[in-house]
Amino acid sequence: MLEQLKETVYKANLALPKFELVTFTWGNVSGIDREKGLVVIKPSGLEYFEMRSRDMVVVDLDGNVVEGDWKPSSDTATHLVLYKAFPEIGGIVHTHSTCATSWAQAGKPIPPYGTTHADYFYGDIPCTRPMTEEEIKGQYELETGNVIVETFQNQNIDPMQIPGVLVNSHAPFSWGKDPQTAVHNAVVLEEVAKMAWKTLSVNPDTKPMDQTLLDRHFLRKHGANAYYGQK
Ligand SMILES: O=C(CO)[C@@H](O)[C@@H](O)COP(=O)(O)O
Repeated sequence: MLEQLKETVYKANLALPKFELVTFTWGNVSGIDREKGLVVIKPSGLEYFEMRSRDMVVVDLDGNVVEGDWKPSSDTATHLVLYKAFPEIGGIVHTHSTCATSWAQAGKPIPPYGTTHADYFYGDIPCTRPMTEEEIKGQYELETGNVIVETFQNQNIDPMQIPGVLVNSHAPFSWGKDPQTAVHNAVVLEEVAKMAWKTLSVNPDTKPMDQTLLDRHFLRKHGANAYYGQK
């Protein structure tokens, strides 16, 4: 069952240490089979280089383990909320990559300062509001998903135009049409977080980039008139 997706999710998880997005086991990747309504996710706490594709855990959209010998990632509930709220996404990544996590800990969205950002994120990468005492004491991971969805709804953000978020006092989540794209976006998120930080240290008064330049760069790679990757 789901052997191909397990292999894909396994390889996407191995890409996290490869791209230096994780320390120890501080991150996870999942992928969804929407027809079957099943999600494949990294087991909790397992070392990347000790696991095999058969160790990936299969859960249903209610979080019940359908297949697998290990406990699913402790972030599973967050992944499930995002899959339910954002129907176009096929893969999700959570890391504690240093620069993106630093913005999350500071509670600050990352403004678009240049075309590297604009090639992937069509505006600010938002940071969620701080969670309430009740949310933290309750089902924290479920509420983390809810607060991400709330942020996108309140700010009227299309998750396919901003494929990532900073969770206040926690760390980033990113996503994409499949697990590999979600990893790609996690790498870019970390890079733009690093660049934004260094930009502000060079000039603390730097303003977000011109909207026309943002439009030009994002829209030539994404949307109906995109020409990147076309014949
Ligand atoms: O966010 C956190 C901890 O703050 C978790 O993502 C991280 O420790 C990884 O947990 P799992 O090993 O996936 O259960």
